[in-house]
Amino acid sequence: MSYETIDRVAVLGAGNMGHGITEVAAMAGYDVTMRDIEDELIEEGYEGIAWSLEKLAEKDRLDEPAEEILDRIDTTTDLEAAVEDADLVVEAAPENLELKHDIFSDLEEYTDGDTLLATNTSSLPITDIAEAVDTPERVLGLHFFNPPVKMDLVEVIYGEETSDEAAEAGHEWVESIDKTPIYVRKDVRGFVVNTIVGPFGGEPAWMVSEGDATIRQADAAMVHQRGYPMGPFELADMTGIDIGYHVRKEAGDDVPPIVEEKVENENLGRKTGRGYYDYEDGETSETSQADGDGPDYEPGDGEGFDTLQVEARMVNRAAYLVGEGVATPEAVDTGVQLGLGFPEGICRRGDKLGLDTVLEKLETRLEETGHDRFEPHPYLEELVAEGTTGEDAGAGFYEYDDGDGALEGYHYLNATIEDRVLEVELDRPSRMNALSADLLGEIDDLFSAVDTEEIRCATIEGAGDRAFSAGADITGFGSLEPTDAMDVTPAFETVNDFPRPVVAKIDGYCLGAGLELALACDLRLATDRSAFGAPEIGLGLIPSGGGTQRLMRVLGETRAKELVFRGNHIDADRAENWGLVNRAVDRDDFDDVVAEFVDDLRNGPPIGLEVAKKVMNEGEDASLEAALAMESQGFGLLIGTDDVMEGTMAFAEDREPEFEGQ
Ligand SMILES: C/C=C/C(=O)SCCNC(=O)CCNC(=O)[C@H](O)C(C)(C)COP(=O)(O)OP(=O)(O)OC[C@H]1O[C@@H](n2cnc3c(N)ncnc32)[C@H](O)[C@@H]1OP(=O)(O)O
Repeated sequence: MSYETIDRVAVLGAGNMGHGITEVAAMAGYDVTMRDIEDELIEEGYEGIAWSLEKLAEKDRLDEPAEEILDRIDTTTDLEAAVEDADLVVEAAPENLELKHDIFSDLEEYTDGDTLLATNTSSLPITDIAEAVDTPERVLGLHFFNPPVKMDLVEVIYGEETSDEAAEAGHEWVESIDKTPIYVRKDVRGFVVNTIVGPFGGEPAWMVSEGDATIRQADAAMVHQRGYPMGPFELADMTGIDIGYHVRKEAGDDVPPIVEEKVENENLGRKTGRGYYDYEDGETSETSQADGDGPDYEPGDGEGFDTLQVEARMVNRAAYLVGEGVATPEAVDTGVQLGLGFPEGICRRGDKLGLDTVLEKLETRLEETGHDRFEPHPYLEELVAEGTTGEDAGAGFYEYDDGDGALEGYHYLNATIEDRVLEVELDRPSRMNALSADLLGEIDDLFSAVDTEEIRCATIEGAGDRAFSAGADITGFGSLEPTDAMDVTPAFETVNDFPRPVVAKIDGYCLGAGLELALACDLRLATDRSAFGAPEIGLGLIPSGGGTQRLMRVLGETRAKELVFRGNHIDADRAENWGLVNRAVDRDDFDDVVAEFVDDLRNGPPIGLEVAKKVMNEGEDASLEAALAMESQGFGLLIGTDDVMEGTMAFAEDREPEFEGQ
């Protein structure tokens, strides 16, 4: 069966997920019909969309007026009318199998066989839902995360009968609405993301129940030592302790005593005003961290907590997903980063910890407790037995670059060479391409190892459509030792000293360490919507990737101090006016302007450009006399090159020179 191009979408359900999916589909240009069973529910959902679009418009995040997006949305309570012309139906009704069966058997009747049928279920098997139709091959899971307008991830899930054509059409559609799909190739409980989050919350709950940790200790350690966006108990309070409890019960898993106790006493988290922490009026206060006002752990509270025990269990779950063919390591890692805000992928984390260390932890705890939650998955055992124990061994879940200059093996950036230009993309769009220690390390490795003979210049840009880079990754700051913090500059120096010209392509935020990276580049081109700043002072910090010094040199004291002392943002026009960027151009013209610059650099004399860069960079810190001597030496060195011969001959023959770099 083939699925025609998807034009019309029907979303069944106007609740949080239903109206959120409707909104993102309409924002991407689709005509959408949102259906629910009562007018009142539809009105609430529609108002939710209008409110959210207004907020996005206020933040300048819409490409067109909100009214035009709303015009693409129809609403109805009539199921047949909603779906009869739809090319894709996304069901987002309450999580009740009987109800979903009723809906899907109606869909069988009201749609033709070419309509793709998706369910947004997070907890029911796709295979079971598809039993209600005669054509289960066209039924798949499209699992969005809450709220869909903010969360980039969508799990594309195969039921047992789902055809590749249906899954691929779903995957393609998700990409078309500017979300990131990951394939979940088997219909396993929890799919990918909830499979991993289970031990993130569950293991600390066991550890507290067994007297091995305290709640604050676990939350503080996971947040401040390991960089997770929230502590496991803080997260459970936010989502509702009963939710995790029911998931475990339904799966037939043991429930940690502390969870049982909370549910028995109806202390379910924020919504009841009391959970693992106490909340004022059921809401934690952002300003007060005192007792009674929500999570009140401090960075130092995490001392002595065994984060490896928690992470080893998550890595074991990842081994299950990969080993059973449910998902690739890349899909698992994308899933946890975009779906849970994890600072890095869990497969990647396992490879860094060492899979032998992970296995040893599981085996030791299994022996000590006899609890099957520590049972290592055979795939993990296999990887260790084969010696593929992670990054240090050159392979684990992933293969690692052996440092020979290849462009493969990076996790936080993408690098390609196109027509003699090294194109580098910082690839952490969900974190605004914030520069983590890992990403900085990869920039350093790439620019140190790449074969410069193959390239004439390099460009650096940010993935996604919001930022070049919003600075150093703040989430890791809590656990930084002063010595680590002083180690951020090597990547910037490597870029600064790179023997080829480097161009920063800036579209969006360029802040903090992101600005410092741009300053380490030779040329900076920006779109007119970009914003620049050194906001470190607002965190009580100063720039430490060369910002204070390079800003002084590029802008002069007056302007540099304004940026560093005030920590404010300046727009692209001002940045151009101040000489912080070479050009600030309309977004529609950006690619053309970049191409003009890159063409000049690509076709210029490689040795001449290298010498010019070196003399100009080094001369800046020397006395004028020494700098002039350096310049003369450079000139003398170049005069004997074939490129100079070619340049002068091309001039005489009135043609474009073809420099070979000889
Ligand atoms: C030596 C060098 C030191 C430094 O560089 S210190 C860091 C300097 N940089 C900053 O202080 C900028 C921090 N970021 C921001 O101020 C804001 O963001 C923006 C103004 C750039 C954008 O604001 P909005 O449009 O409201 O987006 P959003 O919800 O704040 O950000 C989207 C996601 O990106 C994550 N994020 C943004 N910047 C960073 C960062 N620097 N480190 C880590 N994460 C960052 C957020 O947390 C969030 O993530 P979620 O969706 O999971 O909540």
